[in-house]
Formats: sequence, structure tokens, C-alpha cells
Amino acid sequence: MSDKLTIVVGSDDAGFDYKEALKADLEASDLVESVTDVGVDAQSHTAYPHVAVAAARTVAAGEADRALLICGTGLGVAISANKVKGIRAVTAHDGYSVERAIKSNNAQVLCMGQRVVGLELARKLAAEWLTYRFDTSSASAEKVAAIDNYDQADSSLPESVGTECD
Ligand SMILES: O=C[C@H](O)[C@H](O)COP(=O)(O)O
Repeated sequence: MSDKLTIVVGSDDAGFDYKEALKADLEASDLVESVTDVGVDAQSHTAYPHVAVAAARTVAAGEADRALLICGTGLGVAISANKVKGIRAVTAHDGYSVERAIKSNNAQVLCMGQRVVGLELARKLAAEWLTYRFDTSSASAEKVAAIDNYDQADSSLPESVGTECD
């Protein structure tokens, strides 16, 4: 994998304008290898769960490094993306959370709400998001591994999986 990021973008119609603006920024960024748009387009009205799951499945399949998803609040797309096994999706509208989403949580999916955050702040946050990388040797790594263990476990397994973290 190149150090440049392959990114999927998606939105419902409530997030369409921001998705288009952020997509243009990503396409112009030296930190981005490619951008794939899973919709919606200006004419379609696909509900957010379908777009979010399509984007998340692309990431889970290893066909993209990250996804940037926009809906009205950034909440529905995050909830939906998190239904895909292996995906860690977060909603964040401030710089610290965006940074920690990568550095603490290794979240592959960042979600924002067009009805929540100003466009210029959303653009700044997306630009900063591109610069962060998860450190697999950090103390956060085993916590993320614990999330993934729960994700992989089925409901017949014990309630907790590896509760001890150093
Ligand atoms: O989380 C949902 C999003 O904000 C979506 O864009 C709007 O959903 P609603 O029309 O159900 O409020």
C-alpha cells in the first residue's frame, strides 16, 4: 500500500453538497491516491444506510483505505457503516476527535453532518484527517484489537474477550 490514501466518499441527499466539496478537495490533495464516489449523485435519493454500507464494504474488502461519509448529522452513516464487520466508523466535528479517531481508534471511516458543521471547518477537518496515521506499536493498538475481537466474536462466545489492557 502506498503512503497515499485511497478513499471512498458517499452521502445521502442531505449530505450531497458537502460530499461534492470534500471530494474535490480530496482529489486535489497530494496525500490522496484515488477517490471513489459511491453516491449519491445529484439526481438520486438513496437513503443513507445503503450508501454507508456500500462504502464500508469497500473498505472492509481492502479496496480502499478509508471512507468519508456525509449525511445530515453524520450519525446515521456512522451507525450504518459500523454494521460492516471490521469497520470502525466515527462521527467527528472537531479537530481533536478527528485526530484521535485515527491515532486512538484506527477508525477507517470518518462521518460528518452537513446540518451540523460549517463547510470550511469540514474541509479543514478532512484535510487534517489525511495527515494522521495509526501507530500499530502504540498503546492504543491492543485496545483497537479488543474492539476487533468483539467484532469477530459471535453471540455464543463469552461476554468479554480479553478484558485486560496494559
Ligand atoms: O442520520 C441521518 C441523517 O442525518 C440523514 O441525513 C437524515 O435522516 P432523516 O431524514 O431520517 O432525519
